[in-house]
Amino acid sequence: MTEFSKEQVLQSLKAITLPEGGNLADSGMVSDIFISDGKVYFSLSVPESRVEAFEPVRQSTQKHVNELPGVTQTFVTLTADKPAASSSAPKSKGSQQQPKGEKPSKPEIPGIKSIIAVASGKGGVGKSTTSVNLALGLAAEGLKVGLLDADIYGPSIPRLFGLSGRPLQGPGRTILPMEKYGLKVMSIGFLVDEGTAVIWRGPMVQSALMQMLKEVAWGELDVLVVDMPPGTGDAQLTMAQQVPLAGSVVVSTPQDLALIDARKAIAMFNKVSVPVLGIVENMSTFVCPNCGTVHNIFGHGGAKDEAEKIGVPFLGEVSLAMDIRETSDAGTPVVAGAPDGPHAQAYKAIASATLAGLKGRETKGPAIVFD
Ligand SMILES: Nc1ncnc2c1ncn2[C@@H]1O[C@H](COP(=O)(O)OP(=O)(O)OP(=O)(O)O)[C@@H](O)[C@H]1O
Repeated sequence: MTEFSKEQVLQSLKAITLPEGGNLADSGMVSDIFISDGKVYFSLSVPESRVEAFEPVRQSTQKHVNELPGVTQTFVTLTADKPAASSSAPKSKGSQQQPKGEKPSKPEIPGIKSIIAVASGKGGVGKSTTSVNLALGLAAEGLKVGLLDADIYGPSIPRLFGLSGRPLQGPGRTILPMEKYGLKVMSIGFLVDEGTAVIWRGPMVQSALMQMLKEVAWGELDVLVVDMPPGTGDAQLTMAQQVPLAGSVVVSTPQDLALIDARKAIAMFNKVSVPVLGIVENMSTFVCPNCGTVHNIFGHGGAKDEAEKIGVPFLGEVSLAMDIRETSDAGTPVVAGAPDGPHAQAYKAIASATLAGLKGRETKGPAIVFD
């Protein structure tokens, strides 16, 4: 078990001197320190204008803690102390306007061309299943694809890929992603024991996510698909705001309730000026495995109608099918296990539509968003 305590880690930070004098331990910048399995996670809260100046402090802090006896890995991130949705600007119409051609101020992740978030307004609609099969569909288009499971509260990618164990350490204290079905895969589920993640606090969640983006040796990727936590709360909003997203995909079932939630997810991305590439309707119809009859048990077409109404692209639909569930549960997503079957075709069509949306955005520049 761990032979060092939070207090020891904090005390050791007295050795880190700040640019303006004083030491880090007494600065009040250090968040709660979280220790799991020899790994240490914490963030340093700095004024937004000082983020760049504090990067060397972050690096030396990380190195310093890494050298403490018993520490196997350290994750230190900088968090700019700024509430999720622009606290100073009034939330009036047009307050999130982003001038055409101006890049979002979020730093890009070197080597990763585009990051796409897969989100849902509520849990259990098939967001993770969609993320996995979308990522595989993009890889089938010949792209270099990574998959990041940011569903800190319930990471399911390890199960969906049949992956377990700890990732290996890469050069320069980076973490090597796992690889399966041609994808590079990283999940918080690989780093902490099952059940640990649920006790994480907000800043820790952000730290872990940013570490997984920046300190995993992703290499060159055309697309990184991020499986977001379900819902539209503060954690999701902050993630959508902090990660340099090229676009988002919102998954919904056709039921009214899920569509209301999907609308909330779309509003969330609009708020932080992330383009919504489109909606996926999951469990759109039920195809009876015995007789092949198609049943519209959830009121098929709801998401498509909704997408048209709110002017968001409709990326496609996926049936409720036992083989999608069974293959996922067995660690072989349907696009990998039955790439020529009807469900894989549906996911591949969604991947093509997503890619087309992404390319359209690239050439047009960021959208001007009014919320
Ligand atoms: N099209 C589908 N047909 C049949 N089963 C599906 C389909 N999509 C997802 N499922 C199943 O529904 C369950 C929930 O799916 P999944 O974990 O992808 O949802 P989620 O939205 O990511 O959930 P959570 O928000 O709880 O993480 C899983 O058992 C999955 O296998």
